[in-house]
Amino acid sequence: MMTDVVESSGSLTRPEPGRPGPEAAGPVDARAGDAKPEARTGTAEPTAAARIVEIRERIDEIDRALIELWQERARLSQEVGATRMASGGTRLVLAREREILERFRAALGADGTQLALLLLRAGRGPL
Ligand SMILES: O=C(O)C(=O)C[C@]1(C(=O)O)C=C[C@@H](O)C=C1
Repeated sequence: MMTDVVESSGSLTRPEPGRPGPEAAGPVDARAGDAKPEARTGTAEPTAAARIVEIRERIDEIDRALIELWQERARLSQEVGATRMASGGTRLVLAREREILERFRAALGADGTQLALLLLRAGRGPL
């Protein structure tokens, strides 16, 4: 499942809410105690392992940017809703939501629709 975290040992871990996960131990690759060299990257081949580490740096940058953009979008969406309601308007504009859903579906397919539904909910709350 998408929300499961598969550790290199193969065990599934999901920290309880409010409790720090394994990343709280510090920078991932600086963590002591990993018995095998392939424990972090999933391969023992040094060239492949180095490339994986490099690619992961960019993946982590992208994830940070996505999180920031997600949060900014939610704030802006809340501001639009509050502005509209304070002026006597509606909480939602469904035609606009349909436009956004179609944009994400056209670009990303069915997963895009699901993503757009989550984005909209993050801003205006559940329907
Ligand atoms: O664009 C608006 O009018 C908004 O209120 C923002 C937003 C959105 O998150 O994109 C949220 C609720 C509306 O029903 C439509 C769109």
